[in-house]
Amino acid sequence: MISAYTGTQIREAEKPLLDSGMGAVLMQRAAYGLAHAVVSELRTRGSRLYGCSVVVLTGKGNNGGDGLFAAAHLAGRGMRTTAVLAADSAHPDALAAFERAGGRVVHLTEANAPDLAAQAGRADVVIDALLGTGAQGGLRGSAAALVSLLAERPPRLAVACDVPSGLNSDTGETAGPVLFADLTVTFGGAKAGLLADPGADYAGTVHVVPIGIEDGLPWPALRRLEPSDLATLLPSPSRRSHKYSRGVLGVVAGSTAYPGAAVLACRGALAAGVGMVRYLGPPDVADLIRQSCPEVVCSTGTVADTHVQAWLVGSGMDGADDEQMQHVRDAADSGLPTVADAGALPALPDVLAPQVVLTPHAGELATLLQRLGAGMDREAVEAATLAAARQAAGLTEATVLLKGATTLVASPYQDFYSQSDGTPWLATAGSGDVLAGVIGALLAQVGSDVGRFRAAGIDPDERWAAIAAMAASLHARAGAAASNGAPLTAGRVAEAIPGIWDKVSALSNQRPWERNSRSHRLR
Ligand SMILES: NC(=O)C1=CN([C@@H]2O[C@H](COP(=O)(O)OP(=O)(O)OC[C@H]3O[C@@H](n4cnc5c(N)ncnc54)[C@H](O)[C@@H]3O)[C@@H](O)[C@H]2O)[C@@H](O)CC1
Ligand SMILES: [K+]
Repeated sequence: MISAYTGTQIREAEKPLLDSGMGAVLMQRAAYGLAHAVVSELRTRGSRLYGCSVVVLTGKGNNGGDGLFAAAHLAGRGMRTTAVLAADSAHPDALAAFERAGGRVVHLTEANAPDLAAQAGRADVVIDALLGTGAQGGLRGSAAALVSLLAERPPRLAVACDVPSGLNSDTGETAGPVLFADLTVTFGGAKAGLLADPGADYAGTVHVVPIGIEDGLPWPALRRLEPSDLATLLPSPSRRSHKYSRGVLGVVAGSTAYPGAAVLACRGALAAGVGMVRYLGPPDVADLIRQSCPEVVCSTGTVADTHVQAWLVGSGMDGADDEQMQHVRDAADSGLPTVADAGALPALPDVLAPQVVLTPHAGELATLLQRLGAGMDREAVEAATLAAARQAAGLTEATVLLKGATTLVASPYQDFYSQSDGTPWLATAGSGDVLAGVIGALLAQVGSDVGRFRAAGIDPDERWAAIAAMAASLHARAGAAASNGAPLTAGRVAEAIPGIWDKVSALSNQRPWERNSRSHRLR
């Protein structure tokens, strides 16, 4: 499990060490880690180190200090280093070390910003050390002008020191221009804002450098499941299991206009290990399901007389069928775990329960928030995904899974997961229906297995969010495997799920050090 923290949490964990006079040591560890990460990245790219040009953009705080010390290390390896000082002062010891190492110093002004941006754009590496966790708002003045110009002609390799400057390390929101980083080297623990869009877009690959504060870190602000967590949490049947004990999922989905969504949701559920799928819906959709997934049992009963462990409602529904919409409301009201997708979202009561998992994309979440009186349009949701998911979970008291390049899950208890295991090729019609099926299948299989979550360090009340995150990760990994860099259809995502399941389950037979959770690289 990857844990991420707010800037404030990291600073509080650092405080006892700073109070005991360890500040300079922490900074050295951070700077060494940053320099080492730059060298590794250049080596990975096959670039030469000696003579390589490095521009470090520095602010007046400790973030600038980290950048200058790191650049001093790089100068010591024969790189041509230039520091662009964006403030009227710089960390004095770090600046002195940088100059001793042979670095060149230039002061940024409004007048020379275009020249310096052009120079930085030609450099082999730009290190962004303008602002870190002490930032109040975004870049301003000539620093903002420099970064805006640089964004037009980006350097070959942009490395953010701790966080991309101008990005809120707690939320991932931006204020003003931010330089897109290829690599963010962050200290002491991942920052939550690096794992939530739009911050995740700016951060690129996130590399965590331990600096010795880790034992003092509190409960994380946000978590990310890794394959080793899936290995622990995914169910496997015992010899005595039968189809009913393995979990039965009821599906209320599809419509005459969108029958395929019901098929894809059923395929996702069947691929994700459920014991049985029961379908309730219009006869023409049921006919298509019978043809494409003969494993599904189709019926015409009511929610109350359909015996299931969980419900999936809403995929491919347009609200036109009153009987179907009644099934949706009955399922959400049943007290059983329920994944509510697409057409179900507008039909549900405002206040739900944690075992109801809502699966909006940004537009649907904006509509939901507007209905609940929280004025956020789609653009506002995309600019503040963590805040939007938090607010929706708080208002609805449901678990909210916000779909996107980074999928966020917020529980009504304010626990958060971020999964980013997929490929942009997953943005294809029907992909969300398959995801709903996977969530439904996992709700049916492990929703009542409190012990499984407790053993993995997950509070049983929070298991709905963990299940949604498991499903998001499985679905995304299946998509990435099926795509392998090429176009993808939703049906192939479902087909790839058993292969991913098998792959991650194999990790539970490995010893801890063989699992991939050892890596400090987040992607
Ligand atoms: N505290 C520690 O022990 C450690 C901190 N480290 C580094 O220190 C950083 C935090 O350092 P600081 O607290 O000095 O904070 P920053 O380096 O983020 O900078 C804060 C300074 O910038 C000014 N400032 C804030 N917002 C501004 C804005 N929008 N425009 C222009 N100036 C602005 C502030 O007045 C303050 O002087 C971390 O991100 C990390 O890089 C690391 O060295 C590891 C150890
Ligand atoms: K920075």
